[in-house]
Amino acid sequence: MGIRVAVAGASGYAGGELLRLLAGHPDFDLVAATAHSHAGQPVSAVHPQLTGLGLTFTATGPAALADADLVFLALPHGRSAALAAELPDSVKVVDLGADHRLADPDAWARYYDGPHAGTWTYGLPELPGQRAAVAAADRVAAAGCYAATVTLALAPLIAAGVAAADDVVVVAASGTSGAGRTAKAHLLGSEVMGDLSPYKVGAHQHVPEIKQATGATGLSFTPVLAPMPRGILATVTARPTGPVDPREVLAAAYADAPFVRLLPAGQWPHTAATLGSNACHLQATVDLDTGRLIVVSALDNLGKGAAGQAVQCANLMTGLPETTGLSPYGVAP
Ligand SMILES: NC(=O)C1=CN([C@@H]2O[C@H](COP(=O)(O)OP(=O)(O)OC[C@H]3O[C@@H](n4cnc5c(N)ncnc54)[C@H](OP(=O)(O)O)[C@@H]3O)[C@@H](O)[C@H]2O)C=CC1
Ligand SMILES: CC(=O)N[C@@H](CCC(=O)OP(=O)(O)O)C(=O)O
Repeated sequence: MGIRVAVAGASGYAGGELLRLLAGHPDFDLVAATAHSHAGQPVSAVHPQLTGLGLTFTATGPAALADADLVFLALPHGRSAALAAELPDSVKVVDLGADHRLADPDAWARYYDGPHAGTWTYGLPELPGQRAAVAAADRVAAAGCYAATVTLALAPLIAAGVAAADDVVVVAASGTSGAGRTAKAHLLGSEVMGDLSPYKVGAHQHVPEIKQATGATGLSFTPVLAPMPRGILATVTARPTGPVDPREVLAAAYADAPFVRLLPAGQWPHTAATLGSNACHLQATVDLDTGRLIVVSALDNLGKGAAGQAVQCANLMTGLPETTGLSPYGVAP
């Protein structure tokens, strides 16, 4: 018998990717998959890519999760905190949502609705000291998708003192699955196909999360909706504090990180190369014209940006090697 795990919100995009990863995980036994409006339906009716899994969605609530040693929450903001509060302390929890990521209640109030639910251990194991912190935690708030993409690119440069913390500019494009599975007019194929559109300009909710995780004090972030189902590509630029090769800093920071890959010089990250994987690809250079540091970062928002990240954290929390059941290799073309 392995470690018993359950997914709440398994009918969503992040939940579906969790089910796929857990079905191939050698040490986790999936004992429950819950849903809201889809409760009672077979998993394969919502996720045809999981045909043969043989599970039916039960209604989300503490009773449906009672047999699990560890619960993944892939629920809308606000719902995670409410459900987590009803789970016994003996159950380990990984929340894929934002409810418990921010330490500063004022930052929470500025970007989210509802009361601040308190802070859990931040689930991005590649940050200094965070692998051990996650391994010791019973409650982990996995990093957000854009936040993971940007933080992996930026944190080592600020930590090493080679990038000015007060002058960071990020433009990042995301596939539409980042917005979840709920039907919305601006996510219709006829709206998205053939289009690139900025949104939440100057006001995205991942700004405080990225600042908290990287130590950045001034961050301008522009997200862009891209006509593809999944993937995030972030271009991060920062003012250097002196002459530096950013590649050397990133190579040192991630020498022992199994999922963060600094690409060979001259090769640039692109989303398709990370799809289906738990990898984050990085490349860096110094801008010939302005001298700014440029780091480009790509990952799968449903992989290292959500479900893969959550499984990596769960592995650590249960004493398993962090790579168990996860692949750094993508699906291409
Ligand atoms: N998509 C992504 O790339 C990423 C998502 N996340 C986070 O993961 C979480 C899930 O996101 P995502 O999968 O995209 O969202 P989806 O909209 O695709 O799925 C939401 C899930 O929550 C359920 N649900 C909806 N309303 C309620 C409710 N009132 N009470 C209980 N359950 C409800 C849905 O059930 P049903 O369908 O049956 O109604 C579904 O299972 C969010 O917190 C999101 O921020 C984090 C990183 C990346
Ligand atoms: C394309 C798109 O709309 N993306 C969403 C990503 C939100 C998300 O997934 O939230 P967390 O990662 O914080 O859980 C957005 O920009 O709000």
